[in-house]
Amino acid sequence: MSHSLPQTAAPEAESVVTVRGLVRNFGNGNVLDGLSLDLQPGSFTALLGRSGCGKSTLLRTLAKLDAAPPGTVTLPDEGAVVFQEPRLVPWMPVLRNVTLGLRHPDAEGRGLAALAEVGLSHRSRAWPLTLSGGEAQRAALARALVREPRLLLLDEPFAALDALTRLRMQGLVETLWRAHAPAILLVTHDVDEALLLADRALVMADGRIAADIPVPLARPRRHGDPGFIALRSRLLSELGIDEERLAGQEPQRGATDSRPADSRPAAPGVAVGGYAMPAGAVAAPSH
Ligand SMILES: Nc1ncnc2c1ncn2[C@@H]1O[C@H](COP(=O)(O)OP(=O)(O)OP(=O)(O)O)[C@@H](O)[C@H]1O
Repeated sequence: MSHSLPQTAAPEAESVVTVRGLVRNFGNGNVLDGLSLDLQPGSFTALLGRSGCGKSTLLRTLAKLDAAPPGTVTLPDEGAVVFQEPRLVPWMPVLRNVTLGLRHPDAEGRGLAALAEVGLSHRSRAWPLTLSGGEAQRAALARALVREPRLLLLDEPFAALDALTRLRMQGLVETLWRAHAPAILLVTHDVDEALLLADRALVMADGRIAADIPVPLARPRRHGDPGFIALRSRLLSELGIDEERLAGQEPQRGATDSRPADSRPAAPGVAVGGYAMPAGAVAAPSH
């Protein structure tokens, strides 16, 4: 593993996000320990790492939900975030949820356009509690989209969805990314998801970016392509996953697991193709 890798990407004038030496401590050691990061406009980056390594802590800072020490983080004004749970206000119809807080003379028109883009026009007047899990996440995506963000943060947005809905949502996010070109930072536990969607995969460890791996694969991407397989091996290795043990335990490719993520076997924080890793496939922590 490349723990000695330098912190990620040299600064570029055009970065939409710049983080320098970010430290975050909750009283029990540094969760973020001098982390540095640059994201370029329109880039699609996946962020992986063991459970508890600080991915969501970083994301919360980039979402301006947690304050950062002065001078450590530069962010665009236009940012949006989608979480694992859709976080819709239950007493407001879908369209109102999408336009909530939007200052625009034609907020409703823009909200309807965003709902159309995610295929949810017919549910604009529905109450959030009547939506399916996938519909609710699409509404959350529309709420993010309507703000035309330069930075879109996705914190495991597909993790609670069944396998088929997850695939559809991944396709939708890729389509929206192509159409609107925000810089996307996707936190995921799923190595295949990272490689299907992102052009760059970051692995967090020890409170920093421990590996910064370009994903120069043509789209649409396929699991079986040699380049995909090679990058998958590299990422698993960076994450400390024993691929040989994994090969004996992973479900057959193409099978679907319709159970929600939280009912699958306990995982140490990494999955492949939507499947949680069996604990035995994970090497002893070396971070
Ligand atoms: N508000 C908080 N107060 C105290 N500790 C916190 C707080 N937020 C996060 N932590 C701790 O910081 C560490 C990193 O948490 P974080 O949620 O960022 O990890 P993660 O990589 O996103 O994990 P997972 O993949 O399991 O979601 C954990 O040990 C967590 O308990």
